[in-house]
Amino acid sequence: MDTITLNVPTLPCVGLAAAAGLLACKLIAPRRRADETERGPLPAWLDELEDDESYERVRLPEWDNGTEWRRKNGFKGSDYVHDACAAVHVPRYYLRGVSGGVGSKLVGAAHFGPGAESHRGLCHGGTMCSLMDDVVGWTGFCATGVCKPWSGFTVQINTALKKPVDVGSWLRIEGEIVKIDGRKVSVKARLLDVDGDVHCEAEGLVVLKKKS
Ligand SMILES: CCCCCCCCCCCCCC(=O)SCCNC(=O)CCNC(=O)[C@H](O)C(C)(C)COP(=O)(O)OP(=O)(O)OC[C@H]1O[C@@H](n2cnc3c(N)ncnc32)[C@H](O)[C@@H]1OP(=O)(O)O
Repeated sequence: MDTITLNVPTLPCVGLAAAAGLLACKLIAPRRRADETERGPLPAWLDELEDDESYERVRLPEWDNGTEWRRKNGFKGSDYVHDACAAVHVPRYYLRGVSGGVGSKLVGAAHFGPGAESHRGLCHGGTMCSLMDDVVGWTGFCATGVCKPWSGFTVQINTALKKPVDVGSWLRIEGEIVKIDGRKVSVKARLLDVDGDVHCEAEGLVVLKKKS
């Protein structure tokens, strides 16, 4: 009968080698922008928005500060759209707030990862609907011209799917306030590619919270 000998003294060596390997990866791998992932580089036009003084990047601790911060602050999971591992992922939004109200506009990039797949390399329509929900909501939260997170609720998202999205695509997502009636903020949104082809459009409604 064969015997298996466990060479105990080698175990710490294996651990050390693994740790050294990980460290080497961190040191040797080319430095990447903080929010760049295995999805590849962010689209270049996002840099143009970064440089455009009429747009301001929307930053939130619940998007930027990771799991531990979220747990400590009442969140129970990962953000459905803004988490780096989301099937369809928005790494950034930029707000053109003007002076608030109609014309306020949110622009971002959306990546459709392998987890968004439906039929053979094409994305599930629900991923486009989810994006429309997200951009409608966040545009509504910007009704005053500055982003006030969680200041209302998305109550309607009427989405028209116009063109399939390939798995692996980076698309541009836009939301714009078209009407404000009391607490009701109407938003038009669309998802388009670099050629300007529209993949989906939506009309949405956000109801702002009652003032307490
Ligand atoms: C201390 C408390 C803290 C709370 C913390 C929460 C913070 C976190 C926030 C989290 C954010 C999460 C982010 C997310 O996005 S969450 C995304 C998912 N969305 C939801 O879960 C929303 C669920 N809906 C609701 O909770 C209530 O309906 C809300 C609170 C939104 C309104 O109920 P409220 O009692 O306040 O208002 P109201 O009923 O008097 O309606 C007001 C006006 O709106 C009109 N209307 C309403 N619905 C619809 C509709 N579907 N279509 C067309 N119109 C609609 C309505 O006719 C009326 O119009 P008018 O008659 O005035 O002309």
